[in-house]
Amino acid sequence: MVTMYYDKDADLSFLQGKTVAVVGYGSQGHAQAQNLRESGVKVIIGLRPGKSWKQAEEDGFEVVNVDEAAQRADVIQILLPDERQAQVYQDSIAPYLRAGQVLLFSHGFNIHFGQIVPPADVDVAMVAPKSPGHLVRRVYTEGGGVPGLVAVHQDATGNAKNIALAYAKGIGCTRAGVIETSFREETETDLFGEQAVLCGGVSELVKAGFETLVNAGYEPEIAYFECLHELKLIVDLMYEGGLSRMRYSISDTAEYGDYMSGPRVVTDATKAEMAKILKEIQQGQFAKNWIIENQANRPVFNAIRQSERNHPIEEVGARLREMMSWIKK
Ligand SMILES: NC(=O)C1=CN([C@@H]2O[C@H](COP(=O)(O)OP(=O)(O)OC[C@H]3O[C@@H](n4cnc5c(N)ncnc54)[C@H](OP(=O)(O)O)[C@@H]3O)[C@@H](O)[C@H]2O)C=CC1
Ligand SMILES: CC[C@](O)(C(C)=O)C(=O)O
Repeated sequence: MVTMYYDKDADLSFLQGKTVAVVGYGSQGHAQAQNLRESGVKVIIGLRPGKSWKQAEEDGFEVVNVDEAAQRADVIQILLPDERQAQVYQDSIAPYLRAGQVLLFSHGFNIHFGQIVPPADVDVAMVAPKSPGHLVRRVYTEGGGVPGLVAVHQDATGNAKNIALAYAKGIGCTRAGVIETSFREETETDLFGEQAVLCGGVSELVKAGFETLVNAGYEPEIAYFECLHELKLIVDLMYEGGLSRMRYSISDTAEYGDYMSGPRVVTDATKAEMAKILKEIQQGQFAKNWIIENQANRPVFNAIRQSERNHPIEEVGARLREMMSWIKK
């Protein structure tokens, strides 16, 4: 049984009088920085000149280059793309690290796969929201929070866990529940989840359903509503009350079809493939491929990204969503 941490178990005073540098102001950076600020934490943003810099300034933050952020901060939260972290760390963070500083991550990739090796006299911990960044912010502003994981890789000060929990409270995660884990467990489960289920698995399922209907002569607009748009509404019910809540709301006809046909879609072969994907993650094969792909300037990633953007479901969806003024574009 895991131990869960909630608001009452985390003490924001561990961040009092400290400066937190949020390095990166993208999906997670903007959300974590804004939530922390509203929780009363002093935040500066570390960036290179560019789009995010302008945005962070417009949002009222003091923005400095990463070298300065690393020198001024007590706590450095690295929210750069995983594939860039090692280089920026080496050039602009490592040279300034001093004993007692805290290095934080929201994903364990670089520590677990040995791309970043911090000195022994700094704390190294993780606060990983289990949510896309934009929802980290949205749910917090609605008074809620997204769940999170904390982990301590190095505890030089004896306070690494308290600081990680305080940070998790500052961004709203202890409202929903925080679990203590290891960098290894977070890295492997996160990579598996996004590949096999949340991003890879779901995207392929949605496209396969859409293509099956369209290839059989049905209207693409109907296929879009059926296989993509309604997915959000179905998942909302799962989010609120699990599979049972979803099955309570759908018709008994749908529920019977769910039991009969679902296992024909996700078969033993699919589960065997999932196990293979997990093994490749555990053995570092996926990490190696991703690192090499970036060193080669992403030829495979760019080609697939382009063809995915041109999938017919994207064109139909863009047109249909135009009429739905309540959906944030
Ligand atoms: N996306 C998500 O929801 C989740 C992400 N994570 C983790 O959070 C971390 C951040 O990911 P994410 O928020 O997706 O990242 P994004 O790609 O959304 O944002 C990256 C930010 O880093 C900046 N940046 C990129 N390169 C540099 C550089 N060389 N020097 C300075 N700044 C730079 C970008 O600024 P610019 O505008 O200049 O390019 C941008 O502000 C990763 O470890 C990821 O695994 C964890 C959970 C969920
Ligand atoms: C599901 C993708 C994710 O792991 C996330 C939003 O949690 C990510 O790394 O972006």
